[in-house]
Amino acid sequence: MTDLPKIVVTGASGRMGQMLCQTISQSNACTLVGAIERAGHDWIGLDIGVAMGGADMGVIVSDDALAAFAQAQAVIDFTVPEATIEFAAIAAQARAVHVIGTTGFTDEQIERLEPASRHSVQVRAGNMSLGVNLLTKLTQMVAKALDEDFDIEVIEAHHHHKVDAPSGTALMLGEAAAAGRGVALSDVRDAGRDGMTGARKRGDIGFAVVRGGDIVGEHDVMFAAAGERIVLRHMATDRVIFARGALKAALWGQSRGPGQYDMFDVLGL
Ligand SMILES: NC(=O)c1ccc[n+]([C@@H]2O[C@H](COP(=O)([O-])OP(=O)(O)OC[C@H]3O[C@@H](n4cnc5c(N)ncnc54)[C@H](O)[C@@H]3O)[C@@H](O)[C@H]2O)c1
Ligand SMILES: O=C(O)C1=N[C@H](C(=O)O)CCC1
Repeated sequence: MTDLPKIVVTGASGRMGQMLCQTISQSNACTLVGAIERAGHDWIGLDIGVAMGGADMGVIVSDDALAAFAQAQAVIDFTVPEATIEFAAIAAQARAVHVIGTTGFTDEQIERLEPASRHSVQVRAGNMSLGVNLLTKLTQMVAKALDEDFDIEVIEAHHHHKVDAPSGTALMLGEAAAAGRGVALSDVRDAGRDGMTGARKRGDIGFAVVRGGDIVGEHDVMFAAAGERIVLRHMATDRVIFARGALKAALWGQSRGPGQYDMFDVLGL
C-alpha cells in the first residue's frame, strides 16, 4: 500500500475526466483511487482504463461519490455546476480537498459552494493552467496602467461541445480587467451583442465568443484605443495543461486549512 495522496476524479468519462485519469495514473506523486460518473452512465461498473480503450487501471467507475470520496484525500471535479455543488457537500463530509474546474456557475450557485468550504479545502478556478493565470495577472496590470481611452474586449474560442459562455477563463480575465480599473465587472460587462446595440459605452468590458471544431481554448484580451492596440493572448493546444494544474492544486491543498482558494494561491502569483 502507498502513502501517496489518493485522488478521485468525477465526470471520469468526460474530456477532462479522461485527461485527469491518464495524468494521475502516470504521476508518481499521487494515486487514482476512484472514478465517478452520473448514475445510469454506460461506463459504470467498467474499469476506467479499459473504458478509455487502454490497459486496466484497477479502478472501477462508480456513481457512489460518498464511498469513493471517503477513501480519498482529494477530489478533482470537472463536471457541471449542480453536480459540483453536491460533490462539494460530500467532499466536506469526507474532509477531502475539492478541486473545482467546472465552469458556468451562476452567482447563486457560487454562493452555494461556500458552506462546504468551512470543513474542506476548495480550490476553484475557471482555468487551472499556469499560462492563463499569468495572463490574468498581466491583464490586471495592463488595465490598471491604461485609462478608458482603451476599450477592453475579451475574445474567446472553444470547441463546439462547450455549453457555457462566456468561458470561465474569459470571465476570470474580465474580472481581472475590471479589478485593474477599480470597478465591478457586473457594472461594465457587455456580453451577447446582437442587432441594433447602439455604440459601445466608454468603460465597458466586452465579450465575444467563438464556438467551433476541436479548439481546446483560446483567449485574447484586447485594449483598443485610437491609433494603437495591445493584445494579450493565451492559446491552449492540449488539455493536459488543465489537468496538471488541477493535480498541483490537489497536492497543494493537502497542507492547507478549510477555506476557498484559487490558482493564484496555488501558484503563488
Ligand atoms: N478550469 C479549467 O481549467 C477547465 C478546463 C477545461 C474544462 N473546464 C470545465 O470543466 C467542465 C467539464 O468540461 P469537459 O469538456 O470535460 O466536459 P464533458 O461534457 O466532456 O464532461 C463532463 C462530465 O461530467 C459528467 N457528469 C455530469 N453530471 C454528473 C454527475 N452528476 N455526476 C458525475 N458526473 C457527471 C458527464 O457525464 C461528463 O462525463 C466544464 O464546465 C468546462 O468548462 C475547466
Ligand atoms: O473546454 C472547456 O470547456 C474549457 N473550459 C474552461 C473555460 O470555460 O474557460 C477552460 C478552457 C477549456
